[in-house]
Amino acid sequence: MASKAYPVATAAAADWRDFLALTKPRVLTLVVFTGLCGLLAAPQSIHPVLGFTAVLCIALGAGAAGALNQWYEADLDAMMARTANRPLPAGRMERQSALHFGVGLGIFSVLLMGLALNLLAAAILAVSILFYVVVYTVWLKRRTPQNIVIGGAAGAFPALIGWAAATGRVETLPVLLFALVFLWTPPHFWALALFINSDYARAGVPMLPAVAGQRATRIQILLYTVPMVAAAVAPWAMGLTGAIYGIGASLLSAVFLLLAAQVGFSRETDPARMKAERRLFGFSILYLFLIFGLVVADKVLA
Ligand code: HEM
Ligand SMILES: CC(C)=CCC/C(C)=C/CC/C(C)=C/COP(=O)(O)OP(=O)(O)O
Repeated sequence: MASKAYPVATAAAADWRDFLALTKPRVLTLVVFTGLCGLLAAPQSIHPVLGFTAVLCIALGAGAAGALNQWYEADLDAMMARTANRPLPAGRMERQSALHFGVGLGIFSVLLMGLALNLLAAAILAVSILFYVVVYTVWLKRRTPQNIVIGGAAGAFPALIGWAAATGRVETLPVLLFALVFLWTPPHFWALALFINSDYARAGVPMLPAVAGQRATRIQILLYTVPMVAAAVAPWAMGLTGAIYGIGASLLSAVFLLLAAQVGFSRETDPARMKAERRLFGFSILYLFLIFGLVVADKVLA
């Protein structure tokens, strides 16, 4: 279990902003968006109230996972400038509160999904929360640079959950969307890790740049981008989506590949190296928003 090498919460009670911060709200926007798009892309439409409930459950479940992640690794967060001001390492909240909040929210989200939508969606939601907390945070993050490759699967589940909430089934298109987010995660994160490498290294987290070096990381980024692009165009190639998605996804993927190649082939001494890494990280987020938006646009407009 994480040690307590950070200020323990004092008299000042945490307020709602601290509980919100525990859910990692900015990352949550994309997690929830992919879940919403999975739901809207499904062939069966459901009542808007049920649809809203499903997306709410994904948001609450992912927020719970974020809270439990912060409960477990407050010691790590205290060592990194980017995370030191989170409620636990900053001493604004007691660990117990974060634990109770995370467990309560997680159980509530899965129960509500099971009762209001269906058991399949609830089961996948439960698996993704456990995957992020147990497989990624507790087991892999501090042990192997493959942490985000395997553990990152947690963030790929929401599209499947959205689809399953609407249909009660798992089908080829959401599985391809799962594969897309799964393969997108390494380039997304390693691009960032390249320019904040020292932060993770200081905290002793074995992220790929610190373990295998910058050059190997750049090559890995490129190696994951190629199958990611294949997963992005596969729905079109397999006739599961139309030309709106196909053309849009191909163009966006070409840009992603170009930016990944810039990173992949840049040299340590290249002064534009960091700029390329930042650009790839920023674009990775826009890319996923747009690709998922296209899946829905394709269904609505075609
Ligand atoms: C294990 C896999 C992942 C790791 C280690 C990771 C790590 C990070 C880190 C460290 C940041 C920097 C900013 C911050 O702390 O908020 C970030 C930003 C972000 N990530 Fe990821 N990420 C992963 C997977 C994902 C997934 C699956 C999604 C959504 C589908 C996602 C969406 C985002 C978004 C939207 C941002 C920008 C947040 C902002 O504007 O501050 N990430 N990610
Ligand atoms: C539906 C459901 C339960 C989804 C949960 C998946 C989820 C929250 C994915 C986002 C992944 C993420 C924020 C990784 C941050 O890694 P980190 O924790 O190593 O980042 P840090 O260094 O900022 O703490």
